[in-house]
Amino acid sequence: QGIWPFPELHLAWLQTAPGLLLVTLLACGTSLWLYLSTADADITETLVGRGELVSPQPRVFAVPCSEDYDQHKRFPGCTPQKCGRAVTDGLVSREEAQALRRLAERGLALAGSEGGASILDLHSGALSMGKQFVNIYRYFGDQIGEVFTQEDFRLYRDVRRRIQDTIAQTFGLDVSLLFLTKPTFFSRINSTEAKTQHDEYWHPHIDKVTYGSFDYTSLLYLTDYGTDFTGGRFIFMDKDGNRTVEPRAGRLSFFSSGSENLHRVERVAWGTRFAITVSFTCDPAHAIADPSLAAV
Ligand SMILES: O=C(O)CCC(=O)C(=O)O
Ligand SMILES: [Fe+2]
Repeated sequence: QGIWPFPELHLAWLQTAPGLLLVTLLACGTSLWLYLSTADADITETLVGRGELVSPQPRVFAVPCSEDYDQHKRFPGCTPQKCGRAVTDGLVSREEAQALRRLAERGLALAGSEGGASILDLHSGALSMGKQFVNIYRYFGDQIGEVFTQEDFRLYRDVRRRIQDTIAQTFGLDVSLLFLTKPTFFSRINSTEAKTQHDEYWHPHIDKVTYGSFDYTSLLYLTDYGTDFTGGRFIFMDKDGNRTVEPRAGRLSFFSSGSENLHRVERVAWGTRFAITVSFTCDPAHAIADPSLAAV
């Protein structure tokens, strides 16, 4: 008498040849299903893999511009005329990425989404909390000065300036005509089931359509694909197939924000993925300021 509740069922048949075959098939089928349900099988090309180091110059992939920019006011010297994507590992060090990740961890520890995707926006103060958002500057008041240091904000501002310079250089823009815009935010993604639409980060989208003011999007990764998390690759969805960028701490990926760069994030299967979306506009009416602790 064990815990098996059906004494009349004997498992001896499993040790026969057809039984072993069936068990093997079931095991293979389960593994295949697990693999297919967590990984995207439709990757046609990896633009930059996790083990590569692209430095000092960005690796640039040109893409013809979409017509999206025609539907908006044009700003000569800034509005994309050359479109494309680029990746560099030479702009932000692993140590800086680590410091930014710690900053995000401390901020997100104050609350966080119930589902798998949380954001922290130091500009507006928006922080995921349960199924909603709070304003950290209002909600936590002076205590915020105990969570973030002046040094955190200095690093954040410095990194965003370097990103802006690199985008201007790569796309041949006048850097003074390019402005930081909203939303610019930290994201933390894990494999927890989505509880609201805000947690559904994996949908294909066009940043210029989703966010309106974006002309150039940049993504600074703060953790490593493959060791800190699995899944979570960035995927450009081109007509002739998918092209991916594998996140790596300190890796900057940037691209023109129109429909020439339709993209999505593969679902995170395991672990935690940290990134910052840093967005830029050519329209000074949509410019936002750097965050600072002095404003608290
Ligand atoms: O985190 C990423 O790799 C992409 C995020 C994204 O697509 C966005 O913030 O619009
Ligand atoms: Fe996006």
